[in-house]
Amino acid sequence: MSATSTANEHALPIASGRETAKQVWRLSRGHRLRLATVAVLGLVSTGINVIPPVIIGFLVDQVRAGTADLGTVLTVTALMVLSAVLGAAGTAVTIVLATRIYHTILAGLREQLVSRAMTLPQHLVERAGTGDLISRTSDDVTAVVDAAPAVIPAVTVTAFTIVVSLGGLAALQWQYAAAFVVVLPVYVLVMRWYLRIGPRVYGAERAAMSARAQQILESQRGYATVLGLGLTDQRHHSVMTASWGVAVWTLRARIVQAMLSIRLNLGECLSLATVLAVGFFLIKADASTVGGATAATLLVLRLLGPINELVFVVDDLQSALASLSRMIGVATIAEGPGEPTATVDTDIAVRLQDVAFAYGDGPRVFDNLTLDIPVGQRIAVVGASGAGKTTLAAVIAGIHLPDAGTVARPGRTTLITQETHVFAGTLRSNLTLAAPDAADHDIHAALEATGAAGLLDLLPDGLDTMIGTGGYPLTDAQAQQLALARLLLADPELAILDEATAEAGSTHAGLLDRAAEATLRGRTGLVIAHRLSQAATCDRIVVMEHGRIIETGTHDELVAAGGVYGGLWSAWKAGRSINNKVERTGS
Ligand SMILES: Nc1ncnc2c1ncn2[C@@H]1O[C@H](COP(=O)(O)OP(=O)(O)OP(=O)(O)O)[C@@H](O)[C@H]1O
Repeated sequence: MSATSTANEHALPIASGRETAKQVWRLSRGHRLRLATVAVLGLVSTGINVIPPVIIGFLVDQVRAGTADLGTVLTVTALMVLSAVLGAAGTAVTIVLATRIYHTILAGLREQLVSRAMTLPQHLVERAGTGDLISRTSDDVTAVVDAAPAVIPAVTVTAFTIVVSLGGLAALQWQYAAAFVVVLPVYVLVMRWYLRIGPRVYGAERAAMSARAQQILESQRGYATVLGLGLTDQRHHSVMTASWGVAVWTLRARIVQAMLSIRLNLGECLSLATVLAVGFFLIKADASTVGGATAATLLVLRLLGPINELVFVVDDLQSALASLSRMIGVATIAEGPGEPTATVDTDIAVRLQDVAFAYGDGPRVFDNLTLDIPVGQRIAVVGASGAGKTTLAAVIAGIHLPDAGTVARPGRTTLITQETHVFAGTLRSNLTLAAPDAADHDIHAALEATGAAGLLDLLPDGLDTMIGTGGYPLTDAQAQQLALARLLLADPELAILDEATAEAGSTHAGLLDRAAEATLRGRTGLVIAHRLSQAATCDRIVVMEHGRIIETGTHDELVAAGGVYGGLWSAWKAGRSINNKVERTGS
């Protein structure tokens, strides 16, 4: 996808004008017949709107010739009323239909945007700043939706009015049409000036909004750190600077708008003066009647309204287009070369071949890492802190893309980490997030399997109890059980548990281990094991050290080999017996 760069070199891509037009055209598939209908209806309606100026001109000539009687006036009046009613009704229907098509196309784009945003590799989002993505899925969508009421009528009415009015002027006398065509370049120059300045200013305004969103988000997320380190003033200053950036660019945008008004007034004066002058000379040369000149002037006046309106909403249009290209930029991010592919070998669930990965410009966490996980096997990854276990899990899950090598994994892969989020909503909605069609008995079974069935007795409204922010508070262990039950309902082919049960206190450890065990049953599993007791139950254990796989085998094989795992196991057993003794003494 062609994309233009922005101030932040890592910002998510922005679609070029061509790419935006191509995508919109693609999204309009299925609506093209309706678009053609709108075009025909629009032309007919604006065509009807040309009638009043022409018949006023006719009336002027009749009055001047002294042939106008009451009948003429009544006929002209009736015709004007009829054409006004029909023209207005037709224009209204055109605008409604155009708006509906616009919103349908927009809904398609929004869907595409959200689904791509949800599957974007985390490294892309992190490098660009989460604020960038949030701003595109919120501010930009709002800008595009809010532009509809002003932009759609202006664009549709102006386009049709220019075509039809120029035809009407030419029908009266070609010189009238020529007079207006001569002035049109003034508008073209105004537009060009505006298009040169507008996108830059609006793009900068949006970028400033993204930066502000990022600053606010970081201040909120890191609130505890900010307080702990006494950084309140510094964060406040950062948010203020970012907000000031928005204010400055918003002000610049309004100044550009004011300068636009001045240029438009000039264009209006020129248009009217030119058509009146042409009318004057045509009448003098007996080439036009006063009625003809009146009709031409009224037609030009009628044209000026929509043109001014269009130029005035060009800023909304620009703003919407800037947002649209940012939305399309995200929606059409192609799957990167390093993104995981589906495994082709039916016996192998996960295949890592010569995989290398580094965080940004940092040192490689691993290099040339190769690993196969057969279908249905449960693998435990163990190793000292910093060995690269979490990174490996994230690379297999597709959250981080490898810098080299390939990753193949099943299409339905789920990763659960220690940080499980409880969404604000009912317990049911939290559980069925990844399995919207799950019936209540499936939900009960999942809760039962993960040892969380008792939770239902505690909750006042059972599955309909509100949990998450502002709702019934869940303990960390309950949140973790919920995440495991959610995974069971999602029923993935590959489940990755990254120390998903690590933080549980000793009372909950066994419970969560059993929940994890139930979750992994009957599917391929990868467990980043914190407790070696969990690793011991897996089919195979992979021991990592400094990003390398140094040992692999079953628990018994590795213990018998007396290598690194053997040592870890002895230390773990000794630590556990000491802990048990301490607990017994304490109790
Ligand atoms: N977001 C990050 N940015 C930069 N470096 C990172 C990031 N996360 C991890 N690392 C580094 O990558 C290396 C591997 O870390 P990783 O978390 O994968 O190890 P781990 O074996 O899971 O450790 P732990 O058991 O402590 O979670 C470490 O050197 C770590 O400092």
